[in-house]
Amino acid sequence: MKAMRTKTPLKVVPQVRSVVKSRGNSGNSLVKDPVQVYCRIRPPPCESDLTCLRVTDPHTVVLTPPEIAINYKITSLKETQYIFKRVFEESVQQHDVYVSVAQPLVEGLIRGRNGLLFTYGVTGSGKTYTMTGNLQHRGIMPRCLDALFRTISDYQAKKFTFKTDRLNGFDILSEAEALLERQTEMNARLLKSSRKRELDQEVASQASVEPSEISGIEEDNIYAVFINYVEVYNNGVYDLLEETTIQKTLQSKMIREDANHNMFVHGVTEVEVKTVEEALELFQIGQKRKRMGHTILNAESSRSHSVFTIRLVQAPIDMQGEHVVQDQSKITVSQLSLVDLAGSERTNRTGNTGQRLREAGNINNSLMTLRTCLEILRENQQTCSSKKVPYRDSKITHLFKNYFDGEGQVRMIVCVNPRAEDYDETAQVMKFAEMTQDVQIARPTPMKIDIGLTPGRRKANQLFKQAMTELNEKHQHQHLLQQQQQHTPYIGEPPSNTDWMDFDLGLVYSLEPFVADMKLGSAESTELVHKLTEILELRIKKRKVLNDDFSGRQNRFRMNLHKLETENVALQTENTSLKAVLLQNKQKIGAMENRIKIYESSIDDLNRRNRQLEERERQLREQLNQKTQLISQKEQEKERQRKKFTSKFAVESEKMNRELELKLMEQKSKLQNEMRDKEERLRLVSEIVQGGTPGVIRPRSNSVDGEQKPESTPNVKSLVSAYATPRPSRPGTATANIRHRRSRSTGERWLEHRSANPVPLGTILQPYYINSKSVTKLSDKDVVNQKNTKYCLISQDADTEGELETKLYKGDVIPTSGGGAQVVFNDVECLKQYSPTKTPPHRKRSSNFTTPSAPPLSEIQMTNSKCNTGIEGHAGHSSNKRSKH
Ligand SMILES: Nc1ncnc2c1ncn2[C@@H]1O[C@H](COP(=O)(O)OP(=O)(O)OP(=O)(O)O)[C@@H](O)[C@H]1O
Repeated sequence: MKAMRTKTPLKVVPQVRSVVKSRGNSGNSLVKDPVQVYCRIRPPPCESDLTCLRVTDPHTVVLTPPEIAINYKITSLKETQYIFKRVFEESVQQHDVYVSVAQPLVEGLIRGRNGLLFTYGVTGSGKTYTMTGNLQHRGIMPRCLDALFRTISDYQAKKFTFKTDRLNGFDILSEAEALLERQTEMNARLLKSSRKRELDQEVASQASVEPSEISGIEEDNIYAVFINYVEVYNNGVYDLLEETTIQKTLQSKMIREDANHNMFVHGVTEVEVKTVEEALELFQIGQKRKRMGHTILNAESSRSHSVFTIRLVQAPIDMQGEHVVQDQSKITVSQLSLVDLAGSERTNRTGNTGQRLREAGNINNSLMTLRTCLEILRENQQTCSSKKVPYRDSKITHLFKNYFDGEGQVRMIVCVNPRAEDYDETAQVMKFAEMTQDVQIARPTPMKIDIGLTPGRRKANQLFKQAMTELNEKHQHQHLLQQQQQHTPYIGEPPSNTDWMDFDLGLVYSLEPFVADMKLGSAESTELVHKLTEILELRIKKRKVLNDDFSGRQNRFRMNLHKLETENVALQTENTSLKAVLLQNKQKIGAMENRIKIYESSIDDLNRRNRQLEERERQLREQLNQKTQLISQKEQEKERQRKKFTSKFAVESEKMNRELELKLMEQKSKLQNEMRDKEERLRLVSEIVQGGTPGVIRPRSNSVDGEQKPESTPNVKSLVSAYATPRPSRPGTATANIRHRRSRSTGERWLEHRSANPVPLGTILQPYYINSKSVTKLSDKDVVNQKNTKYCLISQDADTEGELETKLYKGDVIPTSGGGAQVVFNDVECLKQYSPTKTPPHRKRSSNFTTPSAPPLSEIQMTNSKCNTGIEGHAGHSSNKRSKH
């Protein structure tokens, strides 16, 4: 025999496989552990089989090439020694393998760490036996499940507390949602009950494994277990738990990365299991669905990798230690993947052809990819290079990428068939296994969920419940004793119970602050429960007192309430009637408002009409005023015309009268003169006849028949002459007393002769005399009074145009030789007023005796007439005092 090789070539492996600091391609400084590789040697299939390996110690195995090996003659090194974490000989039982390899992974799973365990080896080397086992010898997987459920049994959540989402995460369901899910599940189970019976037989035996419990679990958490089971080919992943029909065959699933960079099979069926039996039942279902190919090597040999994943979901319980905290961020999910890799035999040994040959080739390819990935990873870690690791070249490496790149515990069991026929493949497997344990995996961070709640909540809750149970039992017991003593049915109060009592975990903590460290069932906990019971009993008594007080208060309150209710009913009745009245009033108000609106609209109409009428009235008034003004103007015009014509008529009639009078006087005078002449002649004739001489013809006297007749009208001729200059006396006219001399010292004195009712002139221009006497009726005394030297006759008449005309006839009073007096007019002053509304006529006021030429005849006649009027006033008074004009 040649010298034994002590070390696998091509690598520099650190002798001490302890924790090292990573300097791998990830570049982080996390603590890393090597992949732990175990070697399990199965018993030879036949006792007569030649073997090619032997175990030298619990960590070392020596591989000796048999003569039938391919390279036997050319290989110089005949024996190869391989060192592993542990080498399990043929005699090692399943339980030992589980305890050494898988139990730490389960502990990690419970503490929130991910784990990967895969079996690797040639077909028939015992991979499935190690991983699954058989009815008599349970493998790692059922033992893991058993240990897990035994550990979490006291902390398991009710089913459907958690629900998977499609992104490799979990949601916390509310109580109502969980209840609904449970009912649905129960119905589904009834349907599957027949199929279940078939499986029960197989599962029952597998489930009954040796008890193994894991300590150190987080007791204030709630746990739930989900499993999924997939079959992985080189180019596809198939869900073995997915419901299928004849029409619907299995479809390859996608591999995705979740938020925590864990790879997962998207859409895989994840089933929550509460017991080992449920989990194994699902496993069996998956096994039946697994496509099996028959090879000449092993009828049960598969050409695919089986991945059974246990996912543990845990979340902290609330302050009362009863329910899960409804906060998704507090959920911790960890998983343990148990992988039964396909056999690593060469294709020529399988004897497959066609499709099966291609499948076998693919399987080898995927194992080759796994091998390549691990080699590059090791090289990167050892040489600090950064070669790309081809995880994606096969589904199996892609699925476990994060285990090698990220955090987790990775373990591998190399299963070896010691027979000499398998030497070449076994040698390859051993090389790969040895190389694998050089790969470093980052150590998972210990999971510690701390949400700030007091530790030991679950225990405190249980202790409190226990105390309440004891208390209830005590009360029940007392109640029964009381009944027995009285021999009568108990009629009084029912035994008090603690249903009303809330969980007062504060009370538990106050009695025992370190309840988390206390072991339930110990003497310490019993003492604590006893104390709790006493305190709760005191509480019950106090509650009874308070309840009595409360009942009294309640009765008083009820009475008051009744009273108030009665008053309330009365008030409500009154309120109802008032509401009815109010409604009526509102209706009335509404009707009145409508009427007001109608009236207002009619008022608006009337106002509008009123304004129209006022406008019409105003227009009519304006028209009336205009017409009144026109009428007034016309009446004024008419009055003015009437006055004008009246005055004209008066003037004309006066004028005619004057003319007639003048003619009459002329005729009369003419006749008188003729009569005088005839008389004179007659007298002369008579004198002649009587012999005398004819006398001198005397000036003719104004008196007729010796009777002095007042001359009613002045002689026109004398008047005419009076307008000119003082004329010399003529026969028949009064002769001025030439000897009369008016005293100059006395000055002028005016005799003003005006009518009794003069028309007021209303002007500021008034005749004014310094020394005057005003008379309305002229007497002889006034005329002959020598003091009066001036005479002024004031007359008012309408002119031809109807205007008032005031004339002042002025003259000198001259005594006559006969003792009388005569007035010689020498001035006429004429005052006229004109209406401003008329066209101002030519105003003329003569203040002087302007022209020596004679005035018009009519005017002279008027003056004469006026003078006669004045003279006629005194002519009849005395014959001695005659005035001549
Ligand atoms: N350690 C062992 N003790 C007893 N029997 C074993 C042991 N290992 C394997 N066997 C038996 O060997 C046979 C083949 O084992 P197994 O099916 O586990 O091999 P395998 O590697 O899974 O093959 P394949 O790759 O085809 O699945 C089984 O009948 C099994 O009972």
